[in-house]
Amino acid sequence: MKDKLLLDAFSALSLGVIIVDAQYRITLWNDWLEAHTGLAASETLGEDFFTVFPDLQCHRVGDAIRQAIGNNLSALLSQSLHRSPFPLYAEPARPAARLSQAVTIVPLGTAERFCLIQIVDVTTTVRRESLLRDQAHELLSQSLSDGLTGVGNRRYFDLCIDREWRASKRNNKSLSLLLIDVDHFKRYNDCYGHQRGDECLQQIATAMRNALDRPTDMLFRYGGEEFCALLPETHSADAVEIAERLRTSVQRLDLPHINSPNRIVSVSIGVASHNQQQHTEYGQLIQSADDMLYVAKRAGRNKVATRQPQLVKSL
Ligand SMILES: Nc1nc2c(ncn2[C@@H]2O[C@H](COP(=O)(O)OP(=O)(O)OP(=O)(O)O)[C@@H](O)[C@H]2O)c(=O)[nH]1
Repeated sequence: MKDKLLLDAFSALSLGVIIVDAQYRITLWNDWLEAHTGLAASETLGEDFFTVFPDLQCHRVGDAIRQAIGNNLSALLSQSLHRSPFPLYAEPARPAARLSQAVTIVPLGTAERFCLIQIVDVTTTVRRESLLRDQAHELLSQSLSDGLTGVGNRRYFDLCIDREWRASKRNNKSLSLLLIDVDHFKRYNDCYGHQRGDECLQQIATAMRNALDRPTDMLFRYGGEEFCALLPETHSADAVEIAERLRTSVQRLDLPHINSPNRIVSVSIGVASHNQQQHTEYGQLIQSADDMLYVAKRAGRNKVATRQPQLVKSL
């Protein structure tokens, strides 16, 4: 009566239960396994475990079973490393993706050693975790990117400059910053309307992003019609070259701006570089770039300006 009750309980469990003996013969196989492998107990009882599951012979599951029987050791197989060791399906008649599984392997008995294998279906949990991870990733990237242009936003810039500043100090490497401002953009909006102004900012951002070719170089919208580029491990001369590339990428868009002296949309760029001891905090680097942006504007716009050496470049 007690044995019958126990077997009924094994059958009713919503997890897979297998017991193998010291010769690796299957001595218990519950209904849940039949439902998810398509193999009935009558086909597996008394069979060699590794004949039923040949792929598990050289798998962590096989090792764990041998350890349980040979050395009385338990094992919990990590879901992230061994997601679906057993060929288990929601509907074995129409096998699609394997169920995600959490597998526990425990030695049983003393004089005669057995091994209990428990398999829990964690597909829903794994799917939910992956969905939550994707959503968290999406939310994070939304909260760090600018909605209009898709480049990093001001918040992301604040995080990145702090991180890159520390890295440049730690590794004794240079760090350059470009502050980029669209020329006469108020007039552009006044002439073509705010909607066209938005489209213009999008085109400028795309052009400049494409002009940055090092994966570590980053472009941000600093605010309004102002962008900035953070260039790790880049010294002054290279930064000026990159700034020139950004300036010409906008010029090449050839976007008409009839209320600008050049008749096309252009940007002015201030360049500042930190090499070892020049600045004590990154606020000073931003201030230097801003000062140079002012110089570029004063020099007639559509220009790149930097302090070292005194330089204003333009078309
Ligand atoms: N369409 C659009 N315009 C913006 C946006 N953000 C800021 N602006 C406009 O950009 C203009 C910036 O004007 P100013 O700061 O006077 O500078 P400017 O006209 O570009 O002149 P200079 O910088 O001296 O060349 C303002 O008219 C803002 O309204 C935006 O997201 N979309």
